[in-house]
Amino acid sequence: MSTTPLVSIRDLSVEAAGATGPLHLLRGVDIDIAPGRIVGVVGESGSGKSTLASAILGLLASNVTKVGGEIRFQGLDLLALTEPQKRALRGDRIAMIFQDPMTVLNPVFKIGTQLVDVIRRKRPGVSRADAMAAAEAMLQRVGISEPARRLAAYPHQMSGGMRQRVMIAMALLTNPQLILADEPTTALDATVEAQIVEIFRDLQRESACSVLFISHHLGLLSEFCDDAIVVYGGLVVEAGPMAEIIGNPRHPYTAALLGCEIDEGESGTALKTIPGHPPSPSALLAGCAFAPRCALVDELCLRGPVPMAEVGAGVSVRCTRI
Ligand SMILES: Nc1ncnc2c1ncn2[C@@H]1O[C@H](COP(=O)(O)OP(=O)(O)OP(=O)(O)O)[C@@H](O)[C@H]1O
Repeated sequence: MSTTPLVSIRDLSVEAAGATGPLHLLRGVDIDIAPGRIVGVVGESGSGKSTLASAILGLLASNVTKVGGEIRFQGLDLLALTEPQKRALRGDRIAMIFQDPMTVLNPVFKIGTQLVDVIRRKRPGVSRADAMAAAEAMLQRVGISEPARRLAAYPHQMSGGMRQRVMIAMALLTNPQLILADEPTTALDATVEAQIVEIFRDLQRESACSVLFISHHLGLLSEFCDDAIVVYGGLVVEAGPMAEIIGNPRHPYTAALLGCEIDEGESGTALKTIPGHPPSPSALLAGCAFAPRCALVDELCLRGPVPMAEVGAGVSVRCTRI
């Protein structure tokens, strides 16, 4: 596939000031997001997933001291934008969905009022009646029953799952080219999570916009993502079409993540974890970041940084055994 990427990230590194020295939050990340593709970013807690989303949104924390490399969005150099330019991009061409809907919803306004505001920001000339009709149709689309009645409700009158859908409706109403979704189903029970996944499945079928969906749960992502990006210790360690990543994981870390999923399915208990811990962002990596936890480690893994290598079928892997 040779379409021009919607987002092209090259050698992105993010460093923050820590109590005892620099923290390497991202260490030379390369990612392409093609138009209309749903891309799952997976990795354990602390691997750098949210930092990646924040870098794209231009919302990095104030203690970030260095950002290197390049993030291009439709050819636009995102790291060179001014604050007002970044604000204009967010909520217009780039939408965000978070774990907690109340970061986006205003508790003192009715849902209908908030959705109409979003629509009018995008289409200033639209009448209130038309905007209300569009808001109702969008609530219907994200699976909210009795959408006309819900327009008159306040956020606190809705369940957590319903508020999450309203936030997704808000994102979709801006008609964005990219949606960044950071663990939007983590706080929800399995049934509601499955319903939210269904909305993303519809988006995948429509290919209306690209989505970068962050999760620590590879099995969940495999249900609706076209592509997968596996991050570990601030590095991308494997990337490619989801079917390939799930069907034939080449990196031992990807295989370990997948092993956790299989165990979960068999035992029906909470997600199994990989023994050991990811590297601290303060660590300087001498060799492969996963080496201390890898059952297949050998002397070559510790010799120096391991580059990404293309292995065919659209897959790239950062492993000495490839
Ligand atoms: N501004 C910051 N200052 C210091 N450390 C940070 C900062 N932002 C992130 N970190 C640390 O960098 C690492 C990566 O954080 P990040 O939130 O990107 O990971 P994540 O993969 O999204 O984790 P989670 O799944 O828990 O949200 C973590 O160890 C985190 O504690």
